[in-house]
Amino acid sequence: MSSQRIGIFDSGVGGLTVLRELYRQLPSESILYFGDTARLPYGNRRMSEILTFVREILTWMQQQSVKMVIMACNTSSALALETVRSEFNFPILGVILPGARAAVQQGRRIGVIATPATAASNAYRRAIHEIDSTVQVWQVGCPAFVPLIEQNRIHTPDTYQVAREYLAQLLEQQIDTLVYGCTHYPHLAPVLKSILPRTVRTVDPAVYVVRAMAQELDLLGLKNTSPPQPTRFCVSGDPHHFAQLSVQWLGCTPIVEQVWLPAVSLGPAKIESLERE
Ligand SMILES: N[C@H](CCC(=O)O)C(=O)O
Repeated sequence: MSSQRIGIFDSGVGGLTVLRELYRQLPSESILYFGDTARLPYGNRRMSEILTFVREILTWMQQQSVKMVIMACNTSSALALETVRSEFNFPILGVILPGARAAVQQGRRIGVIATPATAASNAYRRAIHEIDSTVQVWQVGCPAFVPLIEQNRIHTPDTYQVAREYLAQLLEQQIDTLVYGCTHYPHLAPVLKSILPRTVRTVDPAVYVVRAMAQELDLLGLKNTSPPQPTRFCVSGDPHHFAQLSVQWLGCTPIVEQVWLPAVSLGPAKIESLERE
């Protein structure tokens, strides 16, 4: 039993799709949400930058005494999870493996829409093929989506237009399953579903990472049994913008704090290895 918070983070409002699942599946947990809005989008950045950002966020979350963390960000899960997992003394879950497992259970021709960094990392293809190497996978980087969502331009003709272009590449391959390989994209579900044929099933990894977290909490005896505290929302950028944008998904205006992350000093060996990338 533990009343400590679960930490979840993303570059911006994408993590709210994971938060929604936490509310649904684990309603008695208290949550700390962090959006690195001063530095979004993450999806065009280099691995060394993402690693530094993730280390700063996790160091800050450790200072806030979280009991477990979900990287509610595919880009961080693809580029940084394996490296940072052993650096912290709390369990850290990423979204890619749970998403890949769910996709393999649903289809044999799998399309993944993701940020350019996640698509280029090949993380989904690798994870899917580790489970079943006979499944076919196509990954498409969608650089326009996150800025459109963060600017609250979801239901605009521009968004429909770019969505049609990105999905065309996958529909040509006759996919039967589409993975939302970026936590922002379930916010676009009405747009995407209006373009996809009914036969294509969608996978939202948020559902499955929260399921995995529920099991882990159980296993470690860390479930919260006392009444949960209100979610604490923190961002690195403008708290008002985040609050206004989030209302549509939260159903209420959140209280949002701006916080400053601790600078993480890297040892010489680490700097050297990052420079080699
Ligand atoms: N929502 C994040 C980050 C998107 C971005 O900032 O580019 C992801 O799942 O990849």
